[in-house]
Amino acid sequence: MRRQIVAGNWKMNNDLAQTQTLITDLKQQTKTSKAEVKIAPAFTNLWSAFEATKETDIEVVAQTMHFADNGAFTGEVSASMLKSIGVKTVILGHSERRTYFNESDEDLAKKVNAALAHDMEIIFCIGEVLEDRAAGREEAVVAAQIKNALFHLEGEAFKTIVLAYEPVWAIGTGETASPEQAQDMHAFIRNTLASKYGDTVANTVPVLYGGSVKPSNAKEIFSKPDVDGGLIGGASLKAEDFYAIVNAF
Ligand SMILES: O=C[C@H](O)COP(=O)(O)O
Repeated sequence: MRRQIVAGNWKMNNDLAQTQTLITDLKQQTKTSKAEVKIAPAFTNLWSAFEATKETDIEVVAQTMHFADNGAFTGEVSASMLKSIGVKTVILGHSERRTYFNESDEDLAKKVNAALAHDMEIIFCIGEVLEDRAAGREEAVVAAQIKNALFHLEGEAFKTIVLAYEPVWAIGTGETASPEQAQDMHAFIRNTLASKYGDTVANTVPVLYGGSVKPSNAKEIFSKPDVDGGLIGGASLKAEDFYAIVNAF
């Protein structure tokens, strides 16, 4: 059985006090599923979040990082800096990073390499915009994102890579891909991996769904055979809602 993962991407929300309050609330929730739980606070709150979750099964992850180890990259944070405070997982390729910060497939391939060089796990995001889906090219777009940023890797690398399919038109919009649309794309993602790395890799890599997942729709989405969990934005900012999703398996 594949790993089940529910990761909360807090994006640019929660200052230090709010981070501490939310973690206190999260610690009061009860987990009834086997899903791994991860939260991604802002950089400024990673250390505090890491300390506050030490005795729990909540893993603190980063929302992005730079591909260089150090140097003249004002405003950036490197894999070694994240590792130095205990962060072992990073989200890469989120559509907001691609759109607002111009992260290209080429940049992402370098970030993937840097994360792997530091033995970090990666939650790698892919997904099409509305125009792509309207034009029927969503599979081509997603396949290209995977190939351009990941297909230079050896199959072994996929032991520490999780994919997150996030149709951009469903992020923060309240609109969700139907469970069938999610399943179809997740199956396509596995086929894409299988074409290069074979069935073992394709069937082992967890593929999460992201895009307006809520307590009310999580169960149906997670019931699909190729959906291994979720990358949750808005609903991860309330402890009860987040754990309702965690427990939707
Ligand atoms: O990283 C999370 C996704 O962008 C989903 O965000 P959302 O749940 O607010 O739609």
